[in-house]
Amino acid sequence: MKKTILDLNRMAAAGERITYLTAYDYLTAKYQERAGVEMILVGDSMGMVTQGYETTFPVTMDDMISASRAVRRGAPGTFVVGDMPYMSYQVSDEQAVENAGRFVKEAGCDAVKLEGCTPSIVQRVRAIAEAGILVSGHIGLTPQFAGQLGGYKAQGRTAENALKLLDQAQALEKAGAAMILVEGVPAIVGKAITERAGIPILGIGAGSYTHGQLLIYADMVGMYDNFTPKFVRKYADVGAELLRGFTEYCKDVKEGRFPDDREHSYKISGDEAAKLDELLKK
Ligand SMILES: Nc1nc(=O)c2c([nH]1)NC[C@@H]1CN(c3ccc(C(=O)N[C@@H](CCC(=O)O)C(=O)O)cc3)CN21
Ligand SMILES: CC(C)C(=O)C(=O)O
Ligand SMILES: [Mg+2]
Repeated sequence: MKKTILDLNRMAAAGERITYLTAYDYLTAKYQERAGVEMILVGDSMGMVTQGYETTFPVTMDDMISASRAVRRGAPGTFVVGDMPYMSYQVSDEQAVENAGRFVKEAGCDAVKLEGCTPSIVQRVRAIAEAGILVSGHIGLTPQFAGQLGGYKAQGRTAENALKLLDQAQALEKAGAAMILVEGVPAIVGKAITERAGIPILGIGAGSYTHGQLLIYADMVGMYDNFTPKFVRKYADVGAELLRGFTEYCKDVKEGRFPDDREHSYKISGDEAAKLDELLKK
């Protein structure tokens, strides 16, 4: 059965923790759905994780749509959130609604996510929700505001700043957000936001009290190693396995052990082989 917002609301209300990971491709999404992951974020972190950029800024709507379609094909029963990339919603309500619509119409996403809580962002959330699309807010460490934040720094570490985040969560909920992602804040701030919310609060680096937990999949399986945020726990060493497999392949090819003539080569029947031998002699 396909997961809907009703399932997420029910889990949050029942205190049943929601599992959430990023994916950017068909195969990864397929393994995640098999594992029982309930939500997938097609994150603009794709720019850093699969495209090799240093920030999320270069990611385009077309990049996001292509990745979201692949994820949807891999995980048809999972709640898929499309992450609105830099400058796909900042300009106007019209731009935001059109691009949110592309995630639903062209990629089959269940919801879209946008960063921040300035007055214009609150207005974008309202506009997208009024168009009938589920919207996730995203507050705290918001990578598309990295310039203003002075880098990828944890937020809400003073009482005043924490209070500001509480106000932001309430403003987004009031504007019609269906859920909020809270990133990079102290656990007590994640807790306070969650306790005051009437919608699911998902956290990444926001402590253990949020309704759900998100990680960047390539971090938690040990593939992305340019940096590792404090909030990542490593559940597998896929990077080491890839390196082992690729290295052995190179060695086998160089030393003539792959392919072998039996298991990995096509055959021709004895008759045909004899005929071919004759023909090759001419
Ligand atoms: N691979 C990857 N993992 C992520 O979690 C992630 C991305 N990419 N790209 C988009 C954003 C950027 N994020 C980041 C990036 C770096 C830190 C980091 O290095 N934090 C340090 C310092 C924190 C501080 O100064 O407050 C840490 O020790 O956690 C945290 C989150 C989270 N997102
Ligand atoms: C870092 C997470 C929260 C995100 O927005 C992404 O993966 O793009
Ligand atoms: Mg993002």
